[in-house]
Amino acid sequence: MEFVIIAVAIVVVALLAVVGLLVGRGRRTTRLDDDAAQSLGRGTTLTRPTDDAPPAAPPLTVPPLGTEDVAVPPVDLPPAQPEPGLVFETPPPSAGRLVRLRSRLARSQSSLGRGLLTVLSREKLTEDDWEEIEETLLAADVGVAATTQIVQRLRTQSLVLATGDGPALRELLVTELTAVLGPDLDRSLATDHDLDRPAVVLVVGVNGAGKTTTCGKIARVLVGDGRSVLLGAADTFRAAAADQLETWGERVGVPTVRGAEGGDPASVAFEAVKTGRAAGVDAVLVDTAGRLHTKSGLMDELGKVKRVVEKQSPVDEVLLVLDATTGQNGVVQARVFTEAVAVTGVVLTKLDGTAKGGIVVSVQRELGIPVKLVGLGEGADDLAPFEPRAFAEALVGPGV
Ligand SMILES: Nc1nc2c(ncn2[C@@H]2O[C@H](COP(=O)(O)OP(=O)(O)OP(=O)(O)O)[C@@H](O)[C@H]2O)c(=O)[nH]1
Repeated sequence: MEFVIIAVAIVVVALLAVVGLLVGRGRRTTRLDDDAAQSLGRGTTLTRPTDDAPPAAPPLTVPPLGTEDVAVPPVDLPPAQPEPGLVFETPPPSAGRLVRLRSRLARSQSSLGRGLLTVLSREKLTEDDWEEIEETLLAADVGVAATTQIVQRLRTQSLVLATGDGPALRELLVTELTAVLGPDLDRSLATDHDLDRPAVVLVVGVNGAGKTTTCGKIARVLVGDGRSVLLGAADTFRAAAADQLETWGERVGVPTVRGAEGGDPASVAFEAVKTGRAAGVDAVLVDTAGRLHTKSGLMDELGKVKRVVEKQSPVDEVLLVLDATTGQNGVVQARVFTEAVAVTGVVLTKLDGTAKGGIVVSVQRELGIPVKLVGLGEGADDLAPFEPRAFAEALVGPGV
């Protein structure tokens, strides 16, 4: 009997132990959830996967740099996939774009052209009139040296013109503005030439200048001109920037190489150029993160991106994107960027949003770098090659 009682007691103790263990486990799980809930406020992500949660997408990463390995096996690059139900767009070719966008430019700059023509057509120009002309040019950010040149030449030439001759005065003004816009500068893009490898373009500038948009627009211009393109999203600071670039590419069937958020931008740029070479595309456009020209560490990083890419291929073009609405500060930015990387051309964006179209003159004069493209709106095809004469025509407008 005693034996039976001891056996029953052992079974009861064992059962209690098992129940205790199970209850304890359940509590730990609950505490984990509580911790997770609390930790959300502290920015930690401690979540329990549920059966119905979609599997996490594998991170898109670019493998570590293998800069010594520059042999490029050929790859067959699949075009970017458009969103379901969408077909690739066929952008218009670049030729004649500035003429098509002229009305937009003329609208934003009308005060400059109209102001100058109104004064010039006065019966007899006094010193005050010439001062007014000077002020109008300076207010449009043409810069002191170019303003002086324009005014001097206008003074000499207007003497031989009969005042009131509107069309002749207009022509005179267009000619003088064209002269200060550097009509002889080489504004061709590296992507215009046929190379036996992809033309490599690096797009740089401060935050929000319009780099990603410009990359997307250039890709469209090239596709419209029948060229094959690959995009490199070396802006690894902002995942949204890479998404934005990829979307631009998807619309016209251009693939994008991107890296993990916070990854090494030089590595992504290198990989993009390597992939582009292997696929035999005509151009690789590399978008970089916006950086303040005052942060030397970020400027050094830009130099590194270029040097690393150069282990794979020469960089044919470094385009500095400047927001025209920032006025003379754009010139200051540009100077610092040119010290970090050899800038070969300027893209002046948002000219549709400022009356200071003369900034084109200041940028070119002070930096000796040609403005190659101008952004005239947020629309996909609102980017045009810069043509001095067409630009001057738009600045002056149709005449008074
Ligand atoms: N009106 C106008 N807006 C423009 C033009 N170019 C770009 N933008 C706008 O400027 C804003 C910034 O453009 P992004 O391309 O994102 O600039 P970003 O330099 O890549 O920015 P970060 O990556 O943050 O440095 C967007 O809203 C664009 O639509 C232009 O020519 N005209």
